[in-house]
Amino acid sequence: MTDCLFCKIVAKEIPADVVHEGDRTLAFRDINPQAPTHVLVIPKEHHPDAAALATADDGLADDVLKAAHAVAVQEGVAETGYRVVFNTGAGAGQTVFHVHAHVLGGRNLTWPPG
Ligand SMILES: CCNS(=O)(=O)OC[C@H]1O[C@@H](n2cnc3c(N)ncnc32)[C@H](O)[C@@H]1O
Repeated sequence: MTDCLFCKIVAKEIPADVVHEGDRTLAFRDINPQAPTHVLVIPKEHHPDAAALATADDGLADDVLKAAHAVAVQEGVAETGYRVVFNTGAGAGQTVFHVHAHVLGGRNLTWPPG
């Protein structure tokens, strides 16, 4: 997707602080962190949102979730607790329409998220 911000990061046209990479996933720090750990995990392949990812029937959603956990372990928040969030649609606050899992941790996370 040529005008997609996250596709540009995958293509290394835009820099990012990459913390994890798999064959089909990439994880990089959020530029506006909402917690001590705030990492975005994306499939390298463009899918607009979690709904589209769920219908990509080649195990890609599983790869993203596994990468999210690997990031949590790497960040040292797997034991203390972390949150995985897919904001899906503008009404849920999605602003970048290349599906991404927010991995948040490193502080007490309140509920409901608002
Ligand atoms: C409001 C939530 N909207 S969102 O759920 O769509 O999340 C998009 C996230 O991408 C992050 N972001 C935007 N541009 C970049 C970038 N170049 N590198 C890293 N993270 C980015 C935003 O800070 C935001 O948390």
